[in-house]
Amino acid sequence: MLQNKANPTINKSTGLPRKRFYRARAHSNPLSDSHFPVPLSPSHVDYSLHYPQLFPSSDRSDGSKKIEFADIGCGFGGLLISLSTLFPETLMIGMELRDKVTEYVKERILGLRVANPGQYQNVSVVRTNSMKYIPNYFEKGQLSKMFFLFPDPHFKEKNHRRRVISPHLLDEYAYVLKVGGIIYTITDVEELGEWMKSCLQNHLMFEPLSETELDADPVVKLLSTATEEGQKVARNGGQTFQAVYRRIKPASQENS
Ligand SMILES: C[S@@+](CC[C@H](N)C(=O)[O-])C[C@H]1O[C@@H](n2cnc3c(N)ncnc32)[C@H](O)[C@@H]1O
Repeated sequence: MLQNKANPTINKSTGLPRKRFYRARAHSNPLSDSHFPVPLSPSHVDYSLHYPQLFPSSDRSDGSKKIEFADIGCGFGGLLISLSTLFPETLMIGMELRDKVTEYVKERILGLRVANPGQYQNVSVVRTNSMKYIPNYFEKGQLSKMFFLFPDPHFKEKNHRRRVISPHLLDEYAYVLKVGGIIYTITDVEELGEWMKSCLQNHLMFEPLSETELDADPVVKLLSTATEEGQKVARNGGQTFQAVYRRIKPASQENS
């Protein structure tokens, strides 16, 4: 375990996992998996049983407080780590398809908790296919923030259906986001940036944040550099394209 000095996967001085032991294929096909157990739908979940597993050291692990932030395709977890201390009272979860990468994030969070008692209690990660199971994890209107940072681009047109932002998936995200909740997206692939922006722009339940709102939001400042992918893009001097949209109640539903 983390404290075991003989464990070569853990950096002895920092207590954090060494990334080279958690390498995984760069891309997975999110449409071809058949090996995930189907999570229970929220209406059947006993939060008092599940939350202690996700947030074992949190004083809110009894399920009385629900997860509010979801980082979709969280990769090695850099954003979650930054958000965890920026929003210490908010429960947040990373959803990641690749098993070794998920294990890395679990070990990373655990190592940080051990090194900084009292911190990082509010963050967790699950291995899952978010494209299939988002509505099984969250209730209607549960989330206040969803993150899609540097998602896999799936360049070929025939593979666009593997993208984590699409008109159909936005219906699901609109369902689990509360009115006023925010979707943050960023990529270094211009065509994907345009795709995500146009999906959001054309969806009835989302509107863009104004420049003033973007400037005032501390989370926006994290988007380009908090994650491992973002840091790689920044090191290489790459350009980034972001789209940040708010979940709204469409005018047609104003009175309902
Ligand atoms: C290019 S990486 C970016 C990771 C991280 N957001 C970052 O900025 O460093 C995209 C990540 O999304 C994950 N992913 C792709 N499709 C997914 C899905 N359907 N459900 C969960 N994770 C997924 C991949 O395994 C990969 O770790």
